[in-house]
Amino acid sequence: SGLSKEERILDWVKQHAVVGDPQSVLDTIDQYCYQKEWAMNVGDVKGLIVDKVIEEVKPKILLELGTYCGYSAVRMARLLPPGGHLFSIECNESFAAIAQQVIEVAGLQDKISILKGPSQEIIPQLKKKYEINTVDMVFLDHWKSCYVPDTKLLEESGVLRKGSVLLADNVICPGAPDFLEYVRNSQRYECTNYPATVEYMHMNDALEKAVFLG
Ligand SMILES: O=C(NCCCOCn1ccc2cnccc21)c1cc(-c2ccc(F)cc2)cc(O)c1O
Ligand SMILES: [Mg+2]
Repeated sequence: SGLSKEERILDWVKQHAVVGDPQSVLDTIDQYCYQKEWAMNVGDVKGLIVDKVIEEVKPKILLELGTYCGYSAVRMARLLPPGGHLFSIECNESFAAIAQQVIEVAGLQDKISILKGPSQEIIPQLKKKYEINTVDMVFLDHWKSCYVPDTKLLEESGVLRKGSVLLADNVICPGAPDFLEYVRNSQRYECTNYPATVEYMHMNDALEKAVFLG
């Protein structure tokens, strides 16, 4: 009974963030998760690494696997160039509904589309149903066991182009060892590891960047 943790986060954002100010939405969620309840947003420490990769890649078409409360969607979309768009896939209906509202507080609803459903179903639809040709960058942050099958699906669906950048959260904790093995042993990816910490904690984690070579 009562509100879910995600609903409590949304209420905190509605009460404390500045409408139309994405940075204040990020700061408000980080403050809540440091002071009140842990939640699996990419967070401020790994978020700075995500910011740097976005500023380097300057993606126009971004795909995110795992929306959750919309923190990383706001984080990335706030840095998109004019005309840039983020498509974020979320299988959990209540998370998607909360994320939509967080994104609206940030004022980024025109730059972000939440696609509801399992990635395995949606990825094959990206070209025809969502009129996506290829994506410039993919942020992987959903079930860690899905990183490898979905990377293969992205390759097979023709959604990746030479230079498309995969950026994967949590490759250390909870861990995605098969993903690290897959991209690091493949001739088709150029990999970089970014050591960091688990959001709002002192445990080790890392992001892995894997550039598709075509
Ligand atoms: O579990 C995590 N994320 C995944 C959410 C479900 O995603 C499911 N999901 C979302 C779209 C989607 C589309 N298709 C299929 C599944 C799909 C996750 C977990 C931790 C974590 C770290 C330490 C702990 F002690 C405990 C947990 C940290 C993170 O940063 C995470 O991202
Ligand atoms: Mg994560």
